[in-house]
Amino acid sequence: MSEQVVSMESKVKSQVSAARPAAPSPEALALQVVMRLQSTLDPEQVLRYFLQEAAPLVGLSSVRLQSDGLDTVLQAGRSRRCRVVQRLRINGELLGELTLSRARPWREEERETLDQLVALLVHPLHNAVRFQQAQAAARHDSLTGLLNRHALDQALAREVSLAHRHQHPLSLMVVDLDRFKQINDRYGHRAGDAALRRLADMLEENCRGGDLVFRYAGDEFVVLMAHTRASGAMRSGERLLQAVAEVTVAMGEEGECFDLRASAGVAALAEGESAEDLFHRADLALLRAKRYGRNRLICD
Ligand SMILES: Nc1nc2c(ncn2[C@@H]2O[C@H](COP(=O)(O)OP(=O)(O)OP(=O)(O)O)[C@@H](O)[C@H]2O)c(=O)[nH]1
Repeated sequence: MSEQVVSMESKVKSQVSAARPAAPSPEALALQVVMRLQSTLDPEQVLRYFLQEAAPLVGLSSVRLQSDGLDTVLQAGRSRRCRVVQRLRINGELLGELTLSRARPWREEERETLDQLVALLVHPLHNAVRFQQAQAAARHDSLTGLLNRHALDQALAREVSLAHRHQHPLSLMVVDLDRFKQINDRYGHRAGDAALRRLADMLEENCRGGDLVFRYAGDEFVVLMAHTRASGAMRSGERLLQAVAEVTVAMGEEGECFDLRASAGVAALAEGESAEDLFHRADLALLRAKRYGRNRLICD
């Protein structure tokens, strides 16, 4: 941080004094900017703070970040005509592309000040993007990319509470591959992993926009269906099991194939029921489906 602070040179000083007659020294100002940018680990908030600090110094109207590390493009402020695009790098790694805009064309000395300000932004923004990525990774299953059990616990508690408060229907389906252990034992774990990924894709393709799909554990998956009664959840489950039964996965050098099959249990939220009890009922329905011969769907 001290290098960045020292790098805020006389150009900042003259512009600061023009913009704010009683402004602090450039070093103090740089320190203030860095401390503000470092006070949050939300990338969007970092951009907002940056805009607030840079607006009085260089008339900045907007700042936008496009980064492969983030799901969405982040923006603070309103885009204007005169844009500057900067590729942000940190230790040789590309963090993203920053677009800075304002209404008036940029003069050379203002561009220099802007560059110095952007240099103060890079590290706090990098920390915030990495933190956001770590948080997302903690909520996802690395094999299938689906939300994981930790995310399910949070989503289920939230959806149950919303459904009770607004008296909306809510259904939950637990899906489990049939005789999955045999796939692993016969064709190896790579084939097993491929089968799990295939089922994950099918679950996502099969569900509606508002449904949430999770990998709960091993070969067990959960679909949380807000605003859905048991009848709707059953229709969705039947479609899914039928689609799964049509899948043949080719494996091995001899092109051996195996058929996928799955079983599922469905339960709809009862009045006053807890998240744990709803899950338990759907899980018991799944156990019954297994006991009655697999490749079937049972509603509690
Ligand atoms: N390839 C692979 N296998 C896994 C993974 N996680 C769990 N498993 C395996 O999943 C299998 C689950 O076996 P079981 O619980 O007996 O279930 P099943 O063979 O599908 O039997 P039923 O559900 O009764 O039809 C075990 O062999 C686990 O080792 C994973 O990430 N990848």
